[in-house]
Amino acid sequence: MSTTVEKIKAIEEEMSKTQKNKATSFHLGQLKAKLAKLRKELVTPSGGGGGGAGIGFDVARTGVASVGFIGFPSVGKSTLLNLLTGTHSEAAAYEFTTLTTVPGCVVYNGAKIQMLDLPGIIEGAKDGKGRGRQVIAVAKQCNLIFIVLDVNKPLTDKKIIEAELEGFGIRINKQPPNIVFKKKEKGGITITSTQPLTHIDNEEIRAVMSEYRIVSADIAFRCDATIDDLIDVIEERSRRYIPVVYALNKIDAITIEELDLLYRIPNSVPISSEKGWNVDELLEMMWEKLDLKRIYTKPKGKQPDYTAPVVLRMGQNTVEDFCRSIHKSIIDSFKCAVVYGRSVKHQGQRVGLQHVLEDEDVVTIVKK
Ligand SMILES: Nc1nc2c(ncn2[C@@H]2O[C@H](COP(=O)(O)OP(=O)(O)OP(=O)(O)O)[C@@H](O)[C@H]2O)c(=O)[nH]1
Ligand SMILES: [K+]
Ligand SMILES: [Mg+2]
Repeated sequence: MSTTVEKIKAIEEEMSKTQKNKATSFHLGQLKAKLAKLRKELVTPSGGGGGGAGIGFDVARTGVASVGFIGFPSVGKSTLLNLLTGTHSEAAAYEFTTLTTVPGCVVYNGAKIQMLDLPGIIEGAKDGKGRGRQVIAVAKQCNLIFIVLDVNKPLTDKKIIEAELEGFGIRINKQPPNIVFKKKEKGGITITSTQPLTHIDNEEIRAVMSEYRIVSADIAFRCDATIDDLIDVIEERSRRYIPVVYALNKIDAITIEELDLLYRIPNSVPISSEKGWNVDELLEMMWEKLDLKRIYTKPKGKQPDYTAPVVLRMGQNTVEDFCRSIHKSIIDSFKCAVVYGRSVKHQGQRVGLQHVLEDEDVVTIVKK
């Protein structure tokens, strides 16, 4: 019997040999769905272990957000952790110096952010090479990933790392596809779309549905989706949408002309971990991608305290979240909140618990 990895290889080969046209689209759709299922099996084996973080990989999470470092061996991940956090993670000129997760912490804009230095990964990591799966599993739980690249190495390394993360269900710098998918008891498959679908046809959709043994469902496309987008929505629970910043390291070893070219890569920051060059820009981009909100509390009749913001996590940005992060008992005596800043039309506006706050808002809680 062939292994999951062998089965994946066989399907990938078959797909590369199959031209996409009307006659083959059902078959191709089926292959894509099969591939997605095999990949899931690979990263979450039924026997336990393998997919999850193993001993030495899982660390206690602290801070309001976490950033995982992913890259090939010796690109300078540990040197970067040491520079940013002042932690000591062994850095050396030989590959696989780091063998476990090494946590560090930076305080930026008043927010405590955990940084996780990870072992280097190699091509094929997602298919079980080295300890790549454990490493990527840690990154999958992070709020942001730094893909660290050595600028002296071929830029194709970027694509390889991206493919490793993608194969593990991580979607980079991407929003979930705008497709509403609802399984039903009966009634067959209903497909609607708000715009023409230029990448998929009904045959492919039918193939994917039959592969997942879904007989009845409503599928509403609100974007020009691909078949992979549809599979991502069906496999929703095993997908994570994570922002990525490319840390292009070791720029001390290249020319100004080469550096100019690097600046054209989206979501990237050229740095030198060894010389400490351009770290500010890296942290700025980190902050932007983490989308954290600093909220200043203003006790009634006093000036706001600008030294100690309450930092709200990504997606937790209502007045209620703010109250809970101070103390859960506040909710019981909450009457309203008076807000100054970008989230309100009128400064000093009174709002309720469901009001969504913006970065740097000033809030006074009024009690009953
Ligand atoms: N020139 C230059 N060398 C660097 C830079 N950053 C790291 N290095 C060197 O690159 C080598 C590897 O650095 P590490 O920090 O151990 O790399 P790593 O990615 O953590 O490596 P593994 O843990 O083995 O995966 C060391 O010899 C570092 O001194 C840099 O910005 N410029
Ligand atoms: K190393
Ligand atoms: Mg290291």
